[in-house]
Amino acid sequence: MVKTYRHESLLGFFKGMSFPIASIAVVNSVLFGIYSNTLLALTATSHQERRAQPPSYTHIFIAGCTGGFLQAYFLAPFDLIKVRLQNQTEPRAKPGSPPPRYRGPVHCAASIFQEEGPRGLFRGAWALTLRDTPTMGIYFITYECLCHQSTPEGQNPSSATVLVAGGFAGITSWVTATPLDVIKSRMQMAGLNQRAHRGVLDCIVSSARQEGLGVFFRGLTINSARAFPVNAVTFLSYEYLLHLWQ
Ligand SMILES: CN(C)C(=N)NCCC[C@H](N)C(=O)O
Repeated sequence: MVKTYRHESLLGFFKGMSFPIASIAVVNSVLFGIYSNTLLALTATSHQERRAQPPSYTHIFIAGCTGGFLQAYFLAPFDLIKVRLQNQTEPRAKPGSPPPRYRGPVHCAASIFQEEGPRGLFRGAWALTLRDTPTMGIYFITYECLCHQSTPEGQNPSSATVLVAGGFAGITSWVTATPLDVIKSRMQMAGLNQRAHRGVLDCIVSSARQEGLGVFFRGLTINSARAFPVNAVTFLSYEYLLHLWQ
């Protein structure tokens, strides 16, 4: 934090923020929409009926994985642009200094498209899919399990329960996702560094060889600290909106 502040001032902490904000509504509606509809197809019970007839954890896991798998393709280009902008760590432009490589998210998207082709926008998408498919299953299982344990039979969970269960679901999924998150970010940066990885496995092996196993847990603390409030609010909004519209 100190380094970022010294190098790039307060603005450095908000780098690459506009694209995630633009994408988060789309990505979360794809995720929660697919999760809910897969569960409906598997159990033939609506969201309201699920309190009285809770689905099995296997069904919750399958529905979560399906949501994670499909949302990864919506997320991939937005996530790539965020990673590229966040890794652009030149100090703030001073008069006479060369301009940064990417002037903003739209310029970044256009440059990747021109320099790396349309497929370049999906760089790292495979690693992202591998990261999100199982961890979204874990995400929804943790949430449903914690809600189930702290709510009397047949009742809706309280707001406090939803916040705590959502927060812990976020932490659990990020703890399990961080190793592949590291690999995904490296693959997304590879197009820029001219450092080609032959694939996900090659990136895993070369990262472990060069930097040791600790490399797979980089960013774990900050990911987990971020995950609690973000996912507490995500699940509270989800439950509240479903309640409002049903
Ligand atoms: C890769 N992982 C761990 C997840 N996608 N986990 C679920 C949380 C997703 C949420 N939008 C967030 O950004 O925390």
